[in-house]
Amino acid sequence: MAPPLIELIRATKRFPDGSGSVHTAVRELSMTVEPGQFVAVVGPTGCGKSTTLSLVSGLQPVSAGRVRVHGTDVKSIPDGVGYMFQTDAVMPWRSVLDNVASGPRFRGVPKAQARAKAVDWISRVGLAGFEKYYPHQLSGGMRKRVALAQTLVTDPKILLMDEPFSALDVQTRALMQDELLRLWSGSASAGPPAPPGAAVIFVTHDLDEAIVLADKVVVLTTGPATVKDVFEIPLQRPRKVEELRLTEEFRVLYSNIWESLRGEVDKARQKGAGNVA
Ligand SMILES: Nc1ncnc2c1ncn2[C@@H]1O[C@H](COP(=O)(O)OP(=O)(O)OP(=O)(O)O)[C@@H](O)[C@H]1O
Repeated sequence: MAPPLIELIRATKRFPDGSGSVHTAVRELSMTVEPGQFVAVVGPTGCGKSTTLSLVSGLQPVSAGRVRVHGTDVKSIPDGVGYMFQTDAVMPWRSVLDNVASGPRFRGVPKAQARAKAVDWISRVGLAGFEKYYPHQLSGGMRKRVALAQTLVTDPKILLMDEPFSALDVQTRALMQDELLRLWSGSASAGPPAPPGAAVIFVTHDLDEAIVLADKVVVLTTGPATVKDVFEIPLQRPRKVEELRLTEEFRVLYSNIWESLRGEVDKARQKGAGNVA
């Protein structure tokens, strides 16, 4: 049987804490992601979610255990990985077109071809006509669309997303969740259909967001992070996030997963680590 696309096997990450001892951020965390699977990771504030992503992206080496991508131990940034973070990597001095074309250009794609790909993706994210605009001329939601195009234009096989929509207002956020699902499933209306199925790890504080997007929700413990529970999300696709939130199926899933998460959130609060939305 083929190995999972992404596999963390008792992965542990320790950091020097500045006073000569070590801080364990992630402890013996095991999880898998299959090709094309959308996995959401939730857990209390500061528990180690971003650190877990950084182990998969190769930005941080594991201290113990293993992280494998495509069946190979991660030693540097694996091929075919796209990122999207809370603060987007949109360059303010570049137009929308140049921002989106920069990824392919960086990877050596000739200028005309990179621009053609960028134009296609700008259209897919609903920004046709805004190619010459600069980021400061766009709304927060539009800039997020640019960031999405910037990430997807490189055809990633793995998408690592760290609270990408958390800075948006509630309505724009719901729109972007729908947009992400539409693009991820390859059902964008403009251009030829994208091949469906980048594997996604989506870190969020927001359980509601995790359920509407994911095939599987992984609940992490309060730090050091390890897997507390894994919930399959058997909701049909395609999904319309606003409609889904009103269904009984959603409500039952929410209540079951919250039951698991709540204990960890309470522990984090007792430690004074803040709260979870
Ligand atoms: N490079 C680093 N050096 C030292 N400690 C770090 C480093 N990166 C993270 N940590 C610590 O590891 C723990 C987990 O941090 P991490 O950012 O992974 O949590 P998180 O769950 O993503 O947080 P949040 O919910 O606030 O986004 C924290 O205590 C943090 O201070």
